[in-house]
This record gives sequence, C-alpha cells and structure tokens, in this order.
Amino acid sequence: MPSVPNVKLNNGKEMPLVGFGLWKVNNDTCADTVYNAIKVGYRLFDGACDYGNEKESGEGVARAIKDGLVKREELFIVSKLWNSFHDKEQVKPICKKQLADWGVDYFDLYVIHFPIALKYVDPKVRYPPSWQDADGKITPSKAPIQDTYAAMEELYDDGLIKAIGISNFNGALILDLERYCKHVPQALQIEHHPYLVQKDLVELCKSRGIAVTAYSSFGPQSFVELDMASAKSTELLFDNKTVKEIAEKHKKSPAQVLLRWATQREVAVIPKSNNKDRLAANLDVSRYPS
Ligand SMILES: NC(=O)C1=CN([C@@H]2O[C@H](COP(=O)(O)OP(=O)(O)OC[C@H]3O[C@@H](n4cnc5c(N)ncnc54)[C@H](OP(=O)(O)O)[C@@H]3O)[C@@H](O)[C@H]2O)C=CC1
Ligand SMILES: O=C1CO[C@H](CO)[C@@H](O)[C@@H]1O
Repeated sequence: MPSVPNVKLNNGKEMPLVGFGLWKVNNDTCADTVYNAIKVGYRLFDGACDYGNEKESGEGVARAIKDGLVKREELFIVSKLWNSFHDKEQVKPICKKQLADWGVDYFDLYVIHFPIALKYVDPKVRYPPSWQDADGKITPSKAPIQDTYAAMEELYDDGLIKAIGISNFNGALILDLERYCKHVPQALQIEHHPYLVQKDLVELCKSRGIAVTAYSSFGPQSFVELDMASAKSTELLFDNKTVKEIAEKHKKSPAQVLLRWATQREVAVIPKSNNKDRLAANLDVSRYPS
C-alpha cells in the first residue's frame, strides 16, 4: 500500500498530501467506493453538501471503521459550507447536519466553498443545495464574508471542526481576511493544473503557512463527464505532448504525472475516480521531496 506523506498545517495538525475527491461520485456506488478507497490507502476524503453524497460517504466510512480497516482518528474528513448558508446564524446548523450525514462528530477541515453568498434555501425544502434558489434563480445574499468567517471560527473554537479552510479565494481576498480574522485559515482549495498554475497565489499561501490543495488536477478532463464546452475546446492534458513524454520516460500514466507535478510543488491533490483501478493508481504519486 503506498504510504502518503502529510502536510503540516499552521495549527500543528497534519493533512494527507493525496486524498479522494467526492464530486460526481455516483450515489449508488459511493459507499462502496469510499470503503474501497480506504482499503487501498486513502485517508483524506473531500466532500461538500452540494455533491449530494455525504450520507453515502459516511456509510462507507462507518463500514470501514466497523470492519477494523481504519480508526476515525486516522481519517481526514473534509466538507464545505455551501454558498446559501453564509448567513452567520445558518453556519452552525448546516455544519451539524453535514456532520450527522457523515455520522461523525467533527470535520478535520471545513471549507468556505466559494466567497459568494447566496439566498438561504431551507434544507427541509431542498437538499442538496445548488447555485439556484427555490425559484430556480441565482440570488445573492447580503451576508458579509467577515460574518461567515467569524461563524467558521466559532465552529473551530467549539471543536466541531479541527481546521478552517477557504476555497476559490484569490490573493486580495486572503489579504483582506487577514485584517479581520482571529485564526488564519489552515488551507486553501483552488483549481490548479498546468493550464492554471496559480504561482503567485501558491507563494502567498506558503508565506502565510496556508496549505494549498488542488482541485481538477486533470484540467478539462473533469468537465468531460459534464459534457461542458470547455472540455471540448481545449486539448486534454492527458493528450499533451510534454505530459505524455514525461509519462513514458518514467513509466507512469499521464494522470500520475499531473498529480505528481502538483505534489512536487507541495500542493495537495484530491483526484476523483469512479473506477477502481484509476482510483488506486492515483494514490501512487506522492513521493515527496525532502
Ligand atoms: N472547491 C471547489 O470549488 C471544487 C472542489 N473540487 C474537488 O476536487 C475533486 C477533484 O476534482 P474534479 O473536478 O472532480 O476532477 P479531477 O481532476 O479529479 O478529474 C476527474 C476526472 O478524471 C477522470 N480520471 C480520474 N482518474 C483518472 C486516471 N487515472 N486516468 C484517466 N482519467 C482519470 C475521472 O473519470 P473516472 O471517474 O471515470 O475515472 C473524471 O472524469 C472533486 O471531486 C472535489 O472533491 C472540484 C471542483 C471544484
Ligand atoms: O465543488 C464543486 C465543483 O465545481 C462546481 C462548479 O463548477 C461546483 O458547483 C461544485 O460545488
């Protein structure tokens, strides 16, 4: 089983450098996929309420713990606060619902999914949430990001979450956050791959001790299954000449080269796969420079 190194967070906790992404993991196979991922060595799971599979992910985790594959404290469970729950009084209730769905009493990392506040939609009316409100429109909320962040800090101080994350924030928003936060965030999650290198943002985070996690490490490939135009108009990174040459030279797959490209830059990765073999191969990329 490949051993995955950890990244040290600025609060002394550790986060695996390679984890498993749960967006677009099919509901009917999700519990088995998570169980199998734990079996082959994954310890970090990256979920979110809008992925609509937190209960199934929790079922996979519970089964793995019951079968003695892993203990809760060996796992690193990540979830995210959706845009429609930014109002400060909504943050704790939704986090508690998500914890109950996963069947755990804390998240290792809870992330503000986007710096975008949308109108509240009662989870009893519609869940999982999406970009649209109950009328099918995208409607902003006035919740200031300072209030949302303060509510995240309260979750942290209450022990419901062991680290605070932000996602899709740029450098300016991070500098702004530094002016009002009590706890500097432990992690930032961003789109990151050879078409979107984000050099300055990664360096800014390093200088602040904020760990960076890449999403969509395979670039446009993620959008192939959504049939999106961006996936059709751009050369897939798996077909890129340089990526292919490096893969051949090192007897690795293009996917492994892309993941290793990130981990060599000390950026964590969370590839998603609904396929057992690809899921296992994606974990075997983590050799880390000392
Ligand atoms: N914070 C945020 O806003 C966002 C966070 N995320 C997180 O990041 C995770 C990863 O990003 P995601 O966008 O899902 O995309 P990925 O970069 O992980 O790509 C997933 C795609 O690549 C395919 N794939 C996976 N492994 C291989 C392989 N070894 N060889 C060939 N193809 C492969 C998958 O197909 P198949 O399943 O058939 O293998 C799927 O089509 C998400 O699951 C989610 O947890 C993602 C987007 C935004
Ligand atoms: O994390 C996610 C993946 O990206 C999507 C947007 O393209 C988001 O809606 C989703 O929350």
